Amino acid sequence: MNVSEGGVTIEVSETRDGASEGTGEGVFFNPTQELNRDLTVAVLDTWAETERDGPGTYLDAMCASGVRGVRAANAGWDVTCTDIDGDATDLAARNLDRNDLAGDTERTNVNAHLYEHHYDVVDLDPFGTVVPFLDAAFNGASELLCITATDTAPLCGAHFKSGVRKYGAVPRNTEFHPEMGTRTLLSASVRTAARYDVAATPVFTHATSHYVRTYLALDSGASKANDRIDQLGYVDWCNHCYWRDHEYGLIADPTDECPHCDHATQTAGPLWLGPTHDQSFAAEVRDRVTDAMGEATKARRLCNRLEAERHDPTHYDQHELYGNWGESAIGMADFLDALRDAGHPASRSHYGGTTFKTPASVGEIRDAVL
Ligand SMILES: C[S@@+](CC[C@H](N)C(=O)[O-])C[C@H]1O[C@@H](n2cnc3c(N)ncnc32)[C@H](O)[C@@H]1O
Ligand SMILES: [Zn+2]
Repeated sequence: MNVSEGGVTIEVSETRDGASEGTGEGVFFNPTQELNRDLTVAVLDTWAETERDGPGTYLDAMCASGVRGVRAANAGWDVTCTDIDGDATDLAARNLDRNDLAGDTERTNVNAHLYEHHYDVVDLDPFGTVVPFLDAAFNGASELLCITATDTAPLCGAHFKSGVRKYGAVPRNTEFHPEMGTRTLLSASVRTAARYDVAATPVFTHATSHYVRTYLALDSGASKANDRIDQLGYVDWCNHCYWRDHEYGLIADPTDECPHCDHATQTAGPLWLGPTHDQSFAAEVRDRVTDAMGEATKARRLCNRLEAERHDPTHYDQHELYGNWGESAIGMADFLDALRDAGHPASRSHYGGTTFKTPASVGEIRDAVL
């Protein structure tokens, strides 16, 4: 069957959603990732215009149907599509041809490929964890590394032991789980990059439905890599009252007892505690979302949210807090006004419709809004 999105038409053998990835016979194609792909093109356009003099080389490392590579080629990038599955690279080649676009395709294990080839931008989109591909990717990518991670259960601590094994960190299953997953992924990525004296800086990141998508700007240099390591640390969290605090450093110094309600706390980390996105970059991305994109409305809304989102290392969910207090939630606008009127900076966050960020403690929030 043929699928059209973002100005290209591609042949796909079947459509599968994220939950069924890794299963089935044909080459994988997930129509629900269109938002992810629309934003990829907008990020690539932004990168080409603000960080370099036009498009460069782009590796669609796990190309499957080649849809990402085809869309990147359509945006002017010099594209290579690789996949370990020859049916996938054959399909990607046909899909480039059918859109009259140039591009290389190669059946290969991308881990081997990335030690012998370099690209300005590398895009990783594996089934399951991205960890087995990170070392090679930081060797083969020179400017930007794009990662889609769909293994959200290990990342956010719902599959605790798997998360510990894969990410070399302790993720906790909190009520801000999409951000826990995001910061666990970023922690492992930043630490892997630093091993090669590469500083990885997230410029655009979103946790959407069942995946985390991040774009890491890459800089060479030991001291810059040290600066990124300095942005790792730990989050202490109380599952009774949702109090939380964070501390920078690789040596944990946990607060055992919640200062707000005296219950035992849990500690997660090392997590990335720095910004997960650059607000002005998010605005540039929004301005490059085009009406030809099928998910333009959602993409622009997400960028607007990111442009305004504060960088506190964790978010709260207003409904979770009110539920915990045994009170009825109020409208988000009124809620944020009450918080700001009490002197606490606050923003919405992209993690959910009732989520917000503030440096205020859970006690200060309660005093401000009840
Ligand atoms: C989730 S799919 C990619 C989807 C595609 N990027 C898209 O946007 O539709 C994962 C792909 O990774 C490929 N793959 C798995 N291990 C690989 C490896 N070591 N090297 C290259 N490709 C690999 C699989 O064959 C599969 O086609
Ligand atoms: Zn507590």
